[in-house]
Amino acid sequence: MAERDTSFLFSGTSFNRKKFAAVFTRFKEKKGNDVSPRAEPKLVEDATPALQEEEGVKTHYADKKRKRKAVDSDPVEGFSVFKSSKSQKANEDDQQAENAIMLEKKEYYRQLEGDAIFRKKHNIHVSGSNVPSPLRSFAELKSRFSSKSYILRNLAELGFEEPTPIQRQAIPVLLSGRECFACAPTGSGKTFAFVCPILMKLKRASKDGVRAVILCPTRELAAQTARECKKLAKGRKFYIKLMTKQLVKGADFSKLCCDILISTPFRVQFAIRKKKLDLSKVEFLILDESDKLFELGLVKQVDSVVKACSNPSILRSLFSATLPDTVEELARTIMHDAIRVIIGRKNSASESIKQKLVFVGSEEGKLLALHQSFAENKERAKELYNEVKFDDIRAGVIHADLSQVQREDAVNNFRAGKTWVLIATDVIARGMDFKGVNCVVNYDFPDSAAAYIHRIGRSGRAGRSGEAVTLYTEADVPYLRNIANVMAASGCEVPPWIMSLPKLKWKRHRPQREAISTKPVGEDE
Ligand SMILES: Nc1ncnc2c1ncn2[C@@H]1O[C@H](COP(=O)(O)OP(=O)(O)OP(=O)(O)O)[C@@H](O)[C@H]1O
Repeated sequence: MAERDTSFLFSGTSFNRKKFAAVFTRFKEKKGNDVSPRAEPKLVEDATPALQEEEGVKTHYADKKRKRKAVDSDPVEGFSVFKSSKSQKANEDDQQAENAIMLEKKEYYRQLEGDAIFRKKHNIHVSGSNVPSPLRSFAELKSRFSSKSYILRNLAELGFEEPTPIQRQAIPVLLSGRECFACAPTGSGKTFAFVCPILMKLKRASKDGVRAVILCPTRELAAQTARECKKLAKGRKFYIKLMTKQLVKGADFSKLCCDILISTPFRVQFAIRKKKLDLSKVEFLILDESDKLFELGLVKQVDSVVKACSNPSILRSLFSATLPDTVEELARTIMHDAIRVIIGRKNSASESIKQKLVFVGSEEGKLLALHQSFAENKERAKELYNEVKFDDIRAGVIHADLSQVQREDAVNNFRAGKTWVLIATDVIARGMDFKGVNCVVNYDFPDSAAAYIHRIGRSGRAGRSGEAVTLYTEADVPYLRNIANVMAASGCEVPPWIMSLPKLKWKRHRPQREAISTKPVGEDE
């Protein structure tokens, strides 16, 4: 494939490359990494100017023609035979050059059309200028972008046969040096959609400061992302660092060399302020779960990280399953000519999750069979845990009041199958990839549609099916419609009476809830 880089321009013609060296080099694709015949980053970037230049090329030849005509019209005795053959040759060359341009133009539009059909098939929606072609297969990482073999080997070892839709589009976007807003359903492979191009662009380990930063809203997600990075980098000596509490406490970061630094914004901000962390050489900044990072409480920390990443050629990108317009507007102020990639419908739940609403009347009705259960806050998570821990259910609990070690244990035990039910607050609602979760119970009604989408997204990942049960009480009824809209948009059945409830402008829905307890009121421990 790589061989076809520009040769389609000349197929079927005997173009005099020597004579038209200037024209040839102009249309010959600048050899970058991407050498596929499709509307690749380089090719697209080059193709458009080439098309724009077409007029210029024509004018240039028209000028030459005019000059030749003027010379030809000078009647010089004895030169007529030579003169006429020269002018005919020049005309032929002009014609060949024009044919080459036409061929390139045709090929360019053919590629655009092919890309559009392919995107439609995979539910990929893009906006922005010169959007690179989506990946048809992982093999294109090598044929189009000259990836090193270890990437393909590791992808194969992970058992990935095909790129997911977000990977198909976001990887070429980042590899072509463009910034990206990406919104794709939970569990759809967004992590590798940014890790893969970063590793490919960084090429090899270097001692030149910090080169890429990935920000995640929680420590658990940062730890998981670091693990995923290492899986894809296996076999290479990349220096991938998770900013842990110990690390941030101990080190002086002024000399830190690290290919990819993964952290919560708080820890990076702390390291910048107190530990002389220098981010001026960062080439990639990824904001994962970006809408969460732009929420009050985190946005200031994110802002100071963004400022510290002062390299003018930095590429910043945002990834999330929910990307509200307000976040996009805010982010656009710091991004340059970003490409927007949406998979399916923006802000929608994964279609592989069967979603149900269950009316439980009051708080008392809620203690049901649970799998992974989200409670509204840490107090309620503790209460719920206390209720189920003595039953035969092997339950774990995770919330912000636990120490880091306890939080890690809760996650690890759940991953290892030592606990079967994890009672959690929203602290693990985003990004966490527990492969075995087949059901999420919203024990407490989520406080926003985005929270709902992320919570239920802990099941039904990577194309597996999942189930989500949302318990609601009388107090939650006014907010049902917002969740019902998400359900209906992903093809789940919703009772008509819920769809006819008035739409509420949803702020935060946190009703006063009774304590979770089956003990009769007044009974002490
Ligand atoms: N190309 C692929 N083929 C098969 N599985 C994949 C592929 N890419 C990623 N996965 C797997 O899909 C699962 C979900 O991926 P990931 O955690 O990146 O999802 P996500 O889109 O970031 O979800 P969330 O929005 O919840 O953070 C992971 O277990 C990952 O290993």
